[in-house]
Amino acid sequence: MGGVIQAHTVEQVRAAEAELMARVPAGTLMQRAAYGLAYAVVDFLAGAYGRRVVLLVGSGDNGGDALYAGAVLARRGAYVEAWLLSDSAHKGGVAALRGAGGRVRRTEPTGRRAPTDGSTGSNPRFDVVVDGIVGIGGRPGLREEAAAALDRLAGVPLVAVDTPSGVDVDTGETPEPHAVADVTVTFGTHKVAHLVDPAAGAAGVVQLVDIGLDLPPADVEALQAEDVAALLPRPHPDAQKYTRGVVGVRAGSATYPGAGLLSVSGAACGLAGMVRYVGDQDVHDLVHEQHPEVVGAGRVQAWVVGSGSADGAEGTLREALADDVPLVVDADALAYVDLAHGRPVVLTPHAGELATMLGCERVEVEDRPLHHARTAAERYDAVVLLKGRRSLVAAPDGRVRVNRTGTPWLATAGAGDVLGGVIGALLAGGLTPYDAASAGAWLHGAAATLAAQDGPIVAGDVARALPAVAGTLHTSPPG
Ligand SMILES: NC(=O)C1=CN([C@@H]2O[C@H](COP(=O)(O)OP(=O)(O)OC[C@H]3O[C@@H](n4cnc5c(N)ncnc54)[C@H](OP(=O)(O)O)[C@@H]3O)[C@@H](O)[C@H]2O)[C@@H](O)CC1
Ligand SMILES: [K+]
Repeated sequence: MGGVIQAHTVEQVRAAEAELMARVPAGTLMQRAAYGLAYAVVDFLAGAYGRRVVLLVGSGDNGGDALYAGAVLARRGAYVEAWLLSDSAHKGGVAALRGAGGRVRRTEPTGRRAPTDGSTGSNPRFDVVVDGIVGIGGRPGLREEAAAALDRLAGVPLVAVDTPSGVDVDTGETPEPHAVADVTVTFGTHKVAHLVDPAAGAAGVVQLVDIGLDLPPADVEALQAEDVAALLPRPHPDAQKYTRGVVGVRAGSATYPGAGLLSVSGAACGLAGMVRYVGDQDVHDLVHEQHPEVVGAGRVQAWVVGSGSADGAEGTLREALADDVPLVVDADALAYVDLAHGRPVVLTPHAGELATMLGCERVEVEDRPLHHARTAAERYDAVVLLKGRRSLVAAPDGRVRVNRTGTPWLATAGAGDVLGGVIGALLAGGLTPYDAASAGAWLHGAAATLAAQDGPIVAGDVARALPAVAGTLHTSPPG
């Protein structure tokens, strides 16, 4: 898969770094990193000459990167001041910055001149903060002095070196305090904190600088469009509707008819050959009005169960389990998921539902989504799609895919029902639960983004945009 974004652990990065360092002259990697960082700052500021840059510098190589990049910027005419937050700092970096005309101090930089543009922002002296406090060698959280320095510079745009300082690099957790970046410039590969929330939310736009590391496959990754395109089922030239897969929906009830309709509208995205609906007659009539192609009970290759099923959730899950096919289990049916043990299943909880499944508080899931998604996947021996800004798809063996498509407008009632339907269609089309869940989440997010071009959206808009998104992938050449 060409474009997949891999996120490696600190241990993997360290091993690759050691292997490469043994083959190249000392300092090479830091120079590569520093130049990449400097050019990212130039991009961010749309120039270097006359720009005012403050470097926050910790005791390690992360600070070294910042200092060398500062030297590059100073040589290109930027005014650069480094604020050393520790008694020790990278000696070569300090010398390079001084040699290029930058200032280095142990106290808060004041800036060379007062603002002339009349700006009244909280810190008008600098155009950007370069956060070189800690990178992959840091412990989560920040020392008091570092936290105080970030406070003093609050309001100034921030470019983080490798990671926003203070986040937990391998888990994506964010024990306070930590930096919040507009841009994070990272080296060699993405780290888990760049993909997984809440840390990903603190990283801003992530830019990767290639420094030549040779890395093994990662457990955490994010699919890109071409990866999803390669996974989608394509109709064989002599396909007929049954060979393309039939997806069955058992969702919605007299109390929640919309859930049935929206699950069907996701399933009817065109990626399976046929959609069946089994459930309440009134819901069936409603479904039929809007989707005349949907038929009733019969053989299926995958079931979507649970959304809006209310009291009927256990019964519908048992009925679906009578067929030996993969399932998507959502909402009310998640309470009975033990019944599906050993089956190919995708569970699609949001944070609150996952908390109930694991016997913890919702906020614990929100603070540590990667940990809890993995725990649930292992405990239930199922693929778990934890819905959120960056949905996680966890497999029982510890692999995780992070979904990066979507828009805040997707936080709308019924969107989860549509998602379950799409995943069901992909399961019926023959994808594994892991692939179906991750491709489904990607399509769902991309459809929401497409639909939201015209403004706020409702769940039905997402469903209607699905065929167009899938069509774009089918027609674009794999890359
Ligand atoms: N890997 C690669 O390929 C390449 C890596 N490169 C760069 O090296 C970086 C890693 O450098 P690193 O190993 O020196 O560790 P780093 O992150 O600077 O910090 C460690 C020091 O910070 C301190 N400290 C710790 N926790 C803290 C906290 N919470 N709050 C405050 N301070 C804290 C602690 O120091 P202490 O004061 O406790 O002795 C510790 O020793 C990496 O992120 C990348 O930028 C590139 O140059 C080239 C290619
Ligand atoms: K940093």
